[in-house]
Amino acid sequence: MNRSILAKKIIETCLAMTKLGLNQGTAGNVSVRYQNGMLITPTGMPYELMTEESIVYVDEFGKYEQGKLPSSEYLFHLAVYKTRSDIGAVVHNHSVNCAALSILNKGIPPIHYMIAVSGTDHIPCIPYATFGTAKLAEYVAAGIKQSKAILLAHHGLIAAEQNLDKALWLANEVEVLAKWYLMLLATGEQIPLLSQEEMAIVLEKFKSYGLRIEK
Ligand SMILES: C[C@H](O)[C@@H](O)[C@@H](O)C(=O)COP(=O)(O)O
Ligand SMILES: [Zn+2]
Repeated sequence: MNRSILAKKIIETCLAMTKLGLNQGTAGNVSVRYQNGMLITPTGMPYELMTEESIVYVDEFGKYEQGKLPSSEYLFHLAVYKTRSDIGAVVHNHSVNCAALSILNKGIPPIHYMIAVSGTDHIPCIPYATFGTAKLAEYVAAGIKQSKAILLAHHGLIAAEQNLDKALWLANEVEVLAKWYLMLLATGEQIPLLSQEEMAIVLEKFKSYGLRIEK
């Protein structure tokens, strides 16, 4: 896909994220793998004001176009692409339920088989580090190795997938899972979990589930 189409698709994804209630204000950022680096949203700009020209190209070394400022989180986006060759798009947000769980420093255990959307049997919560730092990118790289969705302590969510549509879908699914988990925690009851064996069955089934439409 050419740059113009991808840039438009990034903005569409940002706006869809807001429409789905997954974000507030200028929080969050979105990127897509492009050439040897990525195209990414600019820093601190409301999604409604973004145009194709606002989207920034950052190369594999973190060097970006003159006159543009990429998301403050470009280091962790880059870290995801470097860590996983199967990933083509990254969505980050501060969705309410994911952020709430991340404040409790809790990942999401296998409360429901849909946890398998992450490609594993739980969604980890990585340690806290200041936004925009190399330390945070380091934690993200370690987390994303295990799971396509990770919570960032005291911060929010990262969802990484083959393309933007899938990454947005994953972010939405994880927000629902986070909501369920918070509701369950609030009951104070012991939460029954699916076994590793049951999760392994679903993970295998997910490999061939649904239409395989590549965009
Ligand atoms: C302070 C920032 O909002 C930070 O939380 C970052 O992670 C974020 O979500 C949005 O930052 P950018 O606008 O720089 O992408
Ligand atoms: Zn953030």
